[in-house]
Amino acid sequence: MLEELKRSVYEANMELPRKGLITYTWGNVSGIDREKGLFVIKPSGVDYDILKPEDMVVMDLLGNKVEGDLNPSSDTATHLELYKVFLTVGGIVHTHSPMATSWAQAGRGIPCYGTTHADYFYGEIPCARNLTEEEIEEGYEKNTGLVIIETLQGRNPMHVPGILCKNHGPFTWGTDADNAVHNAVVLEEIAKMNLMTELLNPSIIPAPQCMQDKHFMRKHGPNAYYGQKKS
Ligand SMILES: O=C(CO)[C@@H](O)[C@H](O)COP(=O)(O)O
Repeated sequence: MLEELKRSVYEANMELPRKGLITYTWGNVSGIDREKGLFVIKPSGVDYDILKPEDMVVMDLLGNKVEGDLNPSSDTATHLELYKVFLTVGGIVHTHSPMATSWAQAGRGIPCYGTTHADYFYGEIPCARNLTEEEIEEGYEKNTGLVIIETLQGRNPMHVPGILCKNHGPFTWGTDADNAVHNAVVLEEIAKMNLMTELLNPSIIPAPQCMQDKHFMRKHGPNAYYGQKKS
């Protein structure tokens, strides 16, 4: 089972350069086996051109390295905080994909302007605030995870499977590592479309709520509202 997870997380990591979401060593993908209480993550600083399945690092939910010769990703503490709270999440991705990272650097959330967005993300894809100096001092990666959780407070993470971290970049998640990468690709496409949409129509407003509801509910069921059930 663990070998299967290492292989699937390795394959998911290799999708990032294939889909143009990262350059060099940027970004990372992890996947969790909740029965074992272990998650697998990309090693830190390893170029995807030379990454191998056996390079994957196995971590426990206390943040200890259980298996692997290399250091885990520098973002491991962020993945860990999210796994501890987002209990339905099976995989997490961080990238520096250019368009989503540009929205993150601009400190803007990504509004829902169309059905492409609404099929995967219910409502705005938020931009999490900057960390304070104290939070950075205390632990940048851990507090990045806590600020992501704070920003999504009250929303089902599987209804908004991604977020932007201001002046940093996007994090996405999903049912497993492969699904998390899928959501990272969709997020980058939406970021690209929205930039063009705002250029073509600077006074654009979000798509009608009834359209957003229809498109999201048709894939995610009738109760996929912001934390409350529609009567
Ligand atoms: O966001 C950052 C650096 O700004 C990191 O995500 C790096 O892009 C990848 O770090 P490793 O996973 O290789 O430690």
